[in-house]
Amino acid sequence: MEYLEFKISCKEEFIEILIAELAEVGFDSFLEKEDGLEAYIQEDQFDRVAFQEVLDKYISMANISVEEGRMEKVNWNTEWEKNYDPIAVGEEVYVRASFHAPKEGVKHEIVINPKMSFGTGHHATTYLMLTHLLNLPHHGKRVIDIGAGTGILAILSHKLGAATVEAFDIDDWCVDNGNENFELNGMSHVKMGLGTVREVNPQGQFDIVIANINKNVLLDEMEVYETLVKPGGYLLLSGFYDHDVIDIEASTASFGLSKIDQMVKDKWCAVVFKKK
Ligand SMILES: C[S@@+](CC[C@H](N)C(=O)[O-])C[C@H]1O[C@@H](n2cnc3c(N)ncnc32)[C@H](O)[C@@H]1O
Repeated sequence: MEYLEFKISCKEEFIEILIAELAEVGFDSFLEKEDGLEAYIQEDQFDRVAFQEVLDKYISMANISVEEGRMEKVNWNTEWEKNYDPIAVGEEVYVRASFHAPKEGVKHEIVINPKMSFGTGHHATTYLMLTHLLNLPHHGKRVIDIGAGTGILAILSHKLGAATVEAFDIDDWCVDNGNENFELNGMSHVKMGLGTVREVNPQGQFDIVIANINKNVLLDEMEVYETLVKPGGYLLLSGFYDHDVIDIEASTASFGLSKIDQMVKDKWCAVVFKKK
């Protein structure tokens, strides 16, 4: 799989919004830098017009300049070692890579070697979803993670005592990486699947349904998520801004899902719904 690499210099306050908008047009990995970001996309997913439209929206206000390259074979561990620090989520969760030293006394240590996949806890949406998961009853429950990325959310559910965890993603790079991370976290019995929720067609209903993707995908797939949640179960959604929560909530209204919790970080939002 060939990747294109874009080194984008911009004003610091535009980094988050550029990441969000580039993710919408297919970019799947980002490294934040002091003077901008690096963004990566599989060559066969790249739509130059859509990319340029995103840049054009911000080019003058954000003072953007772009350098384009193609990925050579990269040692991702070395790259991530340079760019990825361990992160604590509250008092109980500590996310680190296998090249970091373990931390004593942490209740839930998660080992993630992210490579090209999204999901280390550094992005606000992942952080918020991890925090919501900590507040939900897991023991003996059935959990599904849609758009699992590195598998980080599925891994926390497993560590919190879920009886079964299923996970899938549309990106085959994430699937490989997720499976690697499942092994690192004692979950080699779980295999990440490839595809959208309609393609994977999960069987039965779940106590906890997780989807941290983006607003458009969530709105499109909401009718499927709803059928996957057991009565009395939970639907956790993120990947949208706090000003979009109104649209997300409206799309769930006819399904007997009520919002019971909402958290915001860096303008990103994560919501928990409960099914009647
Ligand atoms: C924002 S990342 C979240 C990753 C991880 N769950 C986390 O919370 O950090 C979204 C992930 O969803 C995947 N994705 C995008 N559209 C999808 C779809 N329709 N179905 C399944 N996965 C999708 C992307 O490949 C990406 O890995």
